[in-house]
Amino acid sequence: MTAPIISLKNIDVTFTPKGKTIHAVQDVSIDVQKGDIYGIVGYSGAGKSTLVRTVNLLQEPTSGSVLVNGETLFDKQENQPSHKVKGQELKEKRRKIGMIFQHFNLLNERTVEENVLFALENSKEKEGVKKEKVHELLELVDLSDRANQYPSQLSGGQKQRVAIARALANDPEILISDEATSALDPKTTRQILFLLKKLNKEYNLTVLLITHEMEAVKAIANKVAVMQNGRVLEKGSTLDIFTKPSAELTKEFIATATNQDQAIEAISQSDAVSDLAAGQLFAQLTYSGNATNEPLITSLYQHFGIVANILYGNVEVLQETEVGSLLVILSGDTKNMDAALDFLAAQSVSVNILKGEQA
Ligand SMILES: Nc1ncnc2c1ncn2[C@@H]1O[C@H](COP(=O)(O)OP(=O)(O)OP(=O)(O)O)[C@@H](O)[C@H]1O
Repeated sequence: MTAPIISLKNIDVTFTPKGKTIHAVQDVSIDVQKGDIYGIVGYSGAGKSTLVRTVNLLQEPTSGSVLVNGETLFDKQENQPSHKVKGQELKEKRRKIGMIFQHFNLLNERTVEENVLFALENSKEKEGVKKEKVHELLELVDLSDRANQYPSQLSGGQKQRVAIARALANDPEILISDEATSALDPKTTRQILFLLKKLNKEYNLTVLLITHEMEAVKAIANKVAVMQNGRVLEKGSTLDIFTKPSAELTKEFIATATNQDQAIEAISQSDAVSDLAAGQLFAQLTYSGNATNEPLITSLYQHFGIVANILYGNVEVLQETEVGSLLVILSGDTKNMDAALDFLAAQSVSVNILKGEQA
């Protein structure tokens, strides 16, 4: 594997407002490969923004190291001299890391074109070349016809597209998206996410996607880290995390993103689940790839005498792989239940028992 484009190692960020200590980020290590769309998901206050702001040193870590493109921007370890890129060098590095935010941060008194041009104010290029570049960027985000309008004349999605054009003005290799879709409606959110995906695909742009919505991660990210109280609870490929989540918080995020929580709640109240007999299990089976419902269910009966009554089924496509989820009641030969569950595990089917106990 090639060296990561971003490597955060043992990052700690501690704030001490009025003598109170807040451990905003605690011992977080993350490697991002070039071309990744890396989701960082967590509820408000989890430490996501603080963590990603260390990538371009808008936030200096209390300790740990930050490497971008293999170059150490910051390094501070206990009892060792610290290292930090500063001044003009830091400014130049920052220019290669674009950022977009929830509230767009546009200049309201400037036109769309001027907002994007503003990002090029340090460029030594001639005015004509800069303007040409701005027009290319506006075309890329499909806003050429709005160049002379002001932000107040644009919708939220259009404002975010201006912000994206501005963030790309200095040809960054990395784009940090900090809750960029949180203020947008679902349809506009999808449009912005797919624009990020397009930029990622066509320009190999690496995206750090900070969000409290697993839905956004599911839509475009290939990797994800789940944060809570300043720590990363788990991280991995989106497919692995969705099919084999270990932390309760991750399960909660996934259930919301896939609408499974609603399905589970509704089905939990059905007679079949309310009147679950001894030895029956109400379970969620999740699988990915080639495993399909039918052979799985048939095998359970043929080999173990276990009947799986399907109450709900859903298939999603994640990273071009099918991920299936079934809510079932398993019943039958109780002494074979353990073996049946082992069989499912051997087929890489993850089983989450929602109600009932094994005999
Ligand atoms: N400059 C600061 N001074 C003091 N405390 C801070 C500062 N910045 C962040 N914090 C605290 O650090 C913790 C993590 O905040 P952070 O903004 O990184 O979380 P987040 O996951 O990005 O949430 P949100 O989406 O709400 O911003 C919070 O408790 C926050 O109040």
